[in-house]
Amino acid sequence: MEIRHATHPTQLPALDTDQLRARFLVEGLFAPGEVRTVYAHEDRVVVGGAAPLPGHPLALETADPLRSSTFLARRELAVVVVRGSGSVLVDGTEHALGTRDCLYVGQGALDVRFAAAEEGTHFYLFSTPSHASFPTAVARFADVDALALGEQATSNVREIRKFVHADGIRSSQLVLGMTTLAPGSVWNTMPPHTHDRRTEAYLYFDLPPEHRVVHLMGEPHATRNLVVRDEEVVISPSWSVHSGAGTHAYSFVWAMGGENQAYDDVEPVAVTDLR
Ligand SMILES: O=C(O)C(=O)C[C@H](O)C(=O)CO
Ligand SMILES: [Zn+2]
Repeated sequence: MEIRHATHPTQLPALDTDQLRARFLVEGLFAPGEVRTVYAHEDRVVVGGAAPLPGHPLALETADPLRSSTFLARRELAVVVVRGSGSVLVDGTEHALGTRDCLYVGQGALDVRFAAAEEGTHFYLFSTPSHASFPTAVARFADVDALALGEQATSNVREIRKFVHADGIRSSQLVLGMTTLAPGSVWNTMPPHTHDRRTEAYLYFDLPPEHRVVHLMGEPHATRNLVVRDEEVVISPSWSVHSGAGTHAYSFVWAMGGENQAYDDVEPVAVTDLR
């Protein structure tokens, strides 16, 4: 488990490109036959990737930084299949998942295993601290209502689906959903926002290998950018905008942890105030 320490916004101007990427961009999460995790001190969120080989399930092991006998002793978890299909076994119960389906696993589950039904299956993991146990539940991409947002004139036609939230799968603090850009649209989250009470992580996926997303981060008056590849994560502290433009359409899993679960508790930023 890799550790990322928290960053004060006044530190940002002094960071060069490599230092900025080392703090906020997570690369190489999906390695065949491995579970990889990164612990960010911002709201203590953990992002991870599990890439089991067919016939060789992988267990979610605890890690020394958690100081707990199981990964979920004091945490909750959401799993999204971003490539392929497979199943997640939670204390012996199998949950079959297709591409873009989501499984929520509540605090206290003892044994979590990821099994691939096909070559190249990738499970994205997002976990937050939890102080109450909620039932394990599945949200299927096809069954979740899509909220249509954006316009062709501003190149941001997209659909937002909320999987784990106050009116969907219940959790202690974790909130998670997925946004899918229409072909020809490139911008997400523009106009942007910050949310002082939550940290957010974006996992970009379904981006062809020869394309990139230019992700804007930083305080609204002093933005920086990260050039992001397919299946990489950007961690956004509460003070940071999080918005991107791709050289191609893409999808992303957005996930948050923090003080509240109110999706619309945001500080909107006018495009004209960005610098
Ligand atoms: O495209 C968008 O706009 C988003 O998906 C925004 C995210 O849902 C978000 O940032 C939630 O805080
Ligand atoms: Zn946000």
